[in-house]
Amino acid sequence: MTAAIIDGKAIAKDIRAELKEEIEALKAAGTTPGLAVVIVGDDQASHTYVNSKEKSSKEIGIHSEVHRYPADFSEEALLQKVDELNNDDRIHGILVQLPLPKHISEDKVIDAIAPEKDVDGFHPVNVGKMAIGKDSFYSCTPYGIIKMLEKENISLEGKHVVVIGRSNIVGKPAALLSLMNNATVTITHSQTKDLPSITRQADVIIAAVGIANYVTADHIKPGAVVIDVGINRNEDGKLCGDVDFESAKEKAGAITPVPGGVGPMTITMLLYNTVKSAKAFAAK
Ligand SMILES: NC(=O)C1=CN([C@@H]2O[C@H](COP(=O)(O)OP(=O)(O)OC[C@H]3O[C@@H](n4cnc5c(N)ncnc54)[C@H](OP(=O)(O)O)[C@@H]3O)[C@@H](O)[C@H]2O)C=CC1
Ligand SMILES: Nc1nc(=O)c2c([nH]1)NC[C@@H]1CN(c3ccc(C(=O)N[C@@H](CCC(=O)O)C(=O)O)cc3)C=[N+]21
Repeated sequence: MTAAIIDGKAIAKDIRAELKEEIEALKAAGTTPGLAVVIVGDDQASHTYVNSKEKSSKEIGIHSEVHRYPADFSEEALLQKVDELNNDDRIHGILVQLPLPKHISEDKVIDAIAPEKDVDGFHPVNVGKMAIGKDSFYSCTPYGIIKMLEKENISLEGKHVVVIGRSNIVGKPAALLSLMNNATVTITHSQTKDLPSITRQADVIIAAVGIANYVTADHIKPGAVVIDVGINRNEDGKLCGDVDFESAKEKAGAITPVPGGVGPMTITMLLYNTVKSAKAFAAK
């Protein structure tokens, strides 16, 4: 069996077209959605993502500003910038690109973002609301996965979802959103014993490990859906996911590629959350 390839890039494009229309309506009613991205330091990959976020925002009519600071920017100055953006009426979404330089506390910075502008969904208030099943800003990568499955008519109801990874930005929220969608959820991580025996029970595997080619055909039940969150570089410097795509696609029922799978959905959900925030502000 050869898996259906889930085209995240195409799904993302469809959602952005829908968003563009919503933005035009919002603008006509006097509100231009605004997104501020803050990046500290010179990590090349982070700059690439941020540029991509800026480009995608502008394409659909979101007011986008990027605040770039050197690696020695102080925590105090960053907190002050966040405060300024919290009080800026043109800005409906604030994203501080992670990771931050070691001398800055990520927790402190995330806590400083006004929850109603936390379009990344990282603030404890938004994470807490998600955990108790309330509407909030959901973390963009897992939310993108849920939207992608919805668009592909893959229901999670009653399915066994096995998440590999338990980070606050991917693994944990992916598990919570799957649960919210009535899946039976197992979370696995670096201390899990005999992990392949668990993933082989999965109807849906969500791999967020950060190790190239970690998930092989041996981890997969025939016909299972495999969602590859990983963004890694292989020995040749080529972008690749956490899943050994070539072997996995012969066993899975459906699979996401890297690039062109989860990544474009992440950026799209950031735009989606920004529009959602602008609508909420406009309604006030
Ligand atoms: N496509 C996208 O939009 C995005 C992609 N990413 C990518 O997704 C991947 C994961 O990111 P992130 O969650 O931030 O990474 P983290 O490093 O924060 O988390 C990795 C998780 O994988 C677990 N893990 C590590 N080694 C193993 C192992 N040998 N077996 C089982 N579990 C293991 C860790 O377990 P433990 O907790 O025990 O240490 C941890 O929970 C990365 O490649 C990242 O680049 C991230 C964000 C967005
Ligand atoms: N505050 C914060 N929020 C984030 O959402 C956040 C972050 N920090 N730090 C880093 C991770 C990583 N991340 C990605 C987003 C898009 C792609 C993406 O679009 N990838 C393309 C390929 C891009 C390329 O060619 O390099 C794809 O998979 O097709 C990847 C990774 C968001 N993150």
